[in-house]
Amino acid sequence: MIEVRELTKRYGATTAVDGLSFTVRPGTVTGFLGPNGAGKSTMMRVLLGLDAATSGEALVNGGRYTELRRPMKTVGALLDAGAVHGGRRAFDHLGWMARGSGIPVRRVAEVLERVGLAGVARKRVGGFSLGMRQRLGIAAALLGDPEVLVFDEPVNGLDPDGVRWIRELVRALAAEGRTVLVSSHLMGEMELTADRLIIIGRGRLIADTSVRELADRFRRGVLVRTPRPADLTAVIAGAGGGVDVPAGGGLTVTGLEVDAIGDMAAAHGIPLYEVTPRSASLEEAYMELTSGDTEFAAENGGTR
Ligand SMILES: Nc1ncnc2c1ncn2[C@@H]1O[C@H](COP(=O)(O)OP(=O)(O)OP(=O)(O)O)[C@@H](O)[C@H]1O
Repeated sequence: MIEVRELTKRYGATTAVDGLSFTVRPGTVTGFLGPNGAGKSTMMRVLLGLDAATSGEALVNGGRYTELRRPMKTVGALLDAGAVHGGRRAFDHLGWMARGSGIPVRRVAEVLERVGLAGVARKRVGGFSLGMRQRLGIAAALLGDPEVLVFDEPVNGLDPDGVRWIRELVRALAAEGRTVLVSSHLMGEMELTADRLIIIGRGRLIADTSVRELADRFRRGVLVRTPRPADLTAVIAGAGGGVDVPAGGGLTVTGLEVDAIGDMAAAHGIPLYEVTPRSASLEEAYMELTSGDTEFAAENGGTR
């Protein structure tokens, strides 16, 4: 479990994290989303004891990172995959980390196997592709078999195979009952990976929601197709619903749920060929939520 409580982090005049509070629970993948400069990396650095909070706190399994007795066995993190000495071999790099943390060296072979690097365990890291470095960073995070995992932008720069691999891995880690927090500035990726979303902008919480609730919140009515649109429009209007005629055909009903529309049509003997709830895409929802919170917003001719 990760608990962030009233966390604020200032760098001089810049407030990177501003009174942020949320909880990340085990058994789910939680996406940590926000535009560039929103404060995601800063929160993660404070959580991992790499930076001190100005006020408030970020706890892993109830304690501050710096107070954890066996940090690598409690929380594993992927922050910067480039940070490995290129002359080192993959196995030796992880072996060195394991020994420094009282983790049996046999664990190294296990994690290399899990991330698909067993075949290059004796190769120097300098020759690794970005995707391989990313896998090595994840192997390091998994070394202590931690309950909590924190990945900062793990899919950045990866090809589609690498992206899919990361997605499946984080889902598997959550299914094992671990707490998994994954940051990204791309909603498209989180939509496929996360169960819950923490969305921040300018260091503040914008939304703490399930992916499903967010889709519901940005519901755009119900698309209905019927061979008797005029009759259905009259029935819906009589029940206080709104009806629009969208460009693609059919009717868009607002103010009434799918079940109510179906029941009313049945009661009046009006056949329905389609009844589909419509949502804005999560990407649109995310853009709407974070507009005004981007650090380097493009000039848009004053539409806001
Ligand atoms: N060490 C630092 N010194 C001064 N300002 C910093 C420092 N680290 C971060 N900041 C500032 O704090 C704000 C939040 O940055 P942070 O890197 O946490 O955002 P982020 O959400 O991770 O963004 P990105 O997606 O671009 O990585 C930014 O305005 C950034 O310029």
